[in-house]
Amino acid sequence: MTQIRGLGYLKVRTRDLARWRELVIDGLGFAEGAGPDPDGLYLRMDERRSRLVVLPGETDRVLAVGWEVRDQFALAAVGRAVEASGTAVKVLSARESAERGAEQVIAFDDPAGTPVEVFFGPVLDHAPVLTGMGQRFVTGEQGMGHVVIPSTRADETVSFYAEVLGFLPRGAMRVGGGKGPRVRFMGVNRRHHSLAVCPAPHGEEPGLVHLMVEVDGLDAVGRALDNVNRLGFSVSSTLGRHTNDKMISFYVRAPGGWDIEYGTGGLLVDETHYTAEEITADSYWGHDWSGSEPLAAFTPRA
Ligand SMILES: Cc1ccc(O)c(O)c1CC[C@@H]1C(=O)CC[C@]2(C)C(=O)CC[C@@H]12
Ligand SMILES: [Fe+2]
Repeated sequence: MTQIRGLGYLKVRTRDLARWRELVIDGLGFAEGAGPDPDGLYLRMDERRSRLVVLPGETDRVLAVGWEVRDQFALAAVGRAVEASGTAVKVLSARESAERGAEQVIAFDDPAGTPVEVFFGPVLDHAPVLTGMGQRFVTGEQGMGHVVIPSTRADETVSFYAEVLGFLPRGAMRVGGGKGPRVRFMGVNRRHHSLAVCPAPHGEEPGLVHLMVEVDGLDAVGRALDNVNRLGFSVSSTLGRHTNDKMISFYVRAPGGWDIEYGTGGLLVDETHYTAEEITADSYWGHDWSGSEPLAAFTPRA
């Protein structure tokens, strides 16, 4: 049994905070919150102080993928498991943890080089969450959404999440027209996947393939799609319906070279019956990727 309850937060750095703000607030209807860095962008989806943090800087990179555990005892157990696997764990100070809106945070890198944080005791903000389209983000017991991470060592990365952190395999799909390596989906709650590991050819600065957030209706997805088109963002994939988690979503390119997937209607997995299946198409319909700009994680730097 995993100690991890869900994806808790994501923190990124960008060279173009203004464009990020347009994307997530004007386009996708996140609610603006506040946090310790007066220049930072703190995005609310629910009663948490913030779920998505975007900080200004000289490079575009992922600063932390934050996973939530139940309490201090679960956090200690995760820390021991990661240490026992031979991965160095940093216990953040009370000040650093408070900056992240948690009572206690530990940090380490996964085998893909992703900066991972595990935390308990998220700080709440009880002010109403005024989203841009009046939509509700689907979080709660399903966590904030899912992330897909690129890895030059995909098998090792999957083993780490499964055997050290206790993530459950939730199926796979072969890329490259069904002949290439497998993207592997993994879950920690009833959301079909909270994490996927995508084989990548190059080891670049910590990046993502995408972050997925879910909303409570198709109208919000359609309105967000209208918004990002009107604002001139590159739509990496058209609207479509996935075969594994049954979600209807589109993908939009964020500054930094990876996507935000925005969807609705995700499947709720029942673990008493679930077995990990291999899908042979990413979607029943739609999800035309032909207009997608290359992902930063798949593009070697000059
Ligand atoms: C196949 C699939 C099921 C559920 C998801 O939430 C989901 O994001 C995907 C797509 C995974 C994957 C990706 O994100 C990067 C680009 C990929 C490799 C493709 O070109 C097809 C499948 C895509
Ligand atoms: Fe996804």
